[in-house]
Amino acid sequence: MLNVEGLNQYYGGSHILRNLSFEAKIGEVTVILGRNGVGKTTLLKSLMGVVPIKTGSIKLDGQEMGKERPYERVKRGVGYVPQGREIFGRLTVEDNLRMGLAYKSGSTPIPPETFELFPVLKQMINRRGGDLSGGQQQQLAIGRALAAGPKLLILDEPTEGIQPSIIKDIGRVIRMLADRKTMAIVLVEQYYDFAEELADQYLVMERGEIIARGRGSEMQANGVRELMSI
Ligand SMILES: Nc1ncnc2c1ncn2[C@@H]1O[C@H](COP(=O)(O)OP(=O)(O)OP(=O)(O)O)[C@@H](O)[C@H]1O
Repeated sequence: MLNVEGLNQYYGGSHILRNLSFEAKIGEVTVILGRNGVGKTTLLKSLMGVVPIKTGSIKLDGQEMGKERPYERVKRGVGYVPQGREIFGRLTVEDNLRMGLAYKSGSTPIPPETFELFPVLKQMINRRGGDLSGGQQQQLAIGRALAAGPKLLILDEPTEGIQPSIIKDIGRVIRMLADRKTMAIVLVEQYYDFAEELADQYLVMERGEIIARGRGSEMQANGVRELMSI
């Protein structure tokens, strides 16, 4: 579904992503782990087209999208939940969700399922995004990314700064979305237990390279937790 081949990315003279290759399959959660500054966010931004790639290929359903602009990738079916959520604090919850539908016709409704997945968004529909708690904002950011019905959902550290009960809710939603087998999910995460619970496949990054990979069920046996704490 998502095929990344030989991806290289630079900030000025710094070589940030080094020849990355991996596949993310439909119905699976692909977890990307690694310590601060190894290039995880840069990888997701490259997948989304927020930063241009230098060389390499990014294919969705066999079609190259590595040179496309972010909005074109959204149209193709990529949903993005950025680090820090980036919701619009002055807009209402409803308008934030509508942002996820921006490229569709004005009459396209917010999918009712959004409120089944995240009932709190229904309760808060007329509140401003900035009035929501961190966890509620994260749910809003995921709802916004899901609004257009993506085939690939990319999440950048959705547990960051969020209380445990909401982390559980978010984990349940991610698992449920993967199990429907309609989308591939790529999740960057530093919270090891959350990552291990959700991973069908894992990749560990170190200084812009993938240094370990395998099936989620093998993470413990392969010492991934220890790898993260070295
Ligand atoms: N806009 C930028 N310009 C120059 N260097 C950058 C820029 N953004 C990130 N970097 C550098 O690129 C490297 C990778 O950063 P990146 O944010 O992708 O790492 P990360 O693994 O996501 O870390 P974190 O978990 O802290 O978000 C770091 O050395 C960082 O300092």
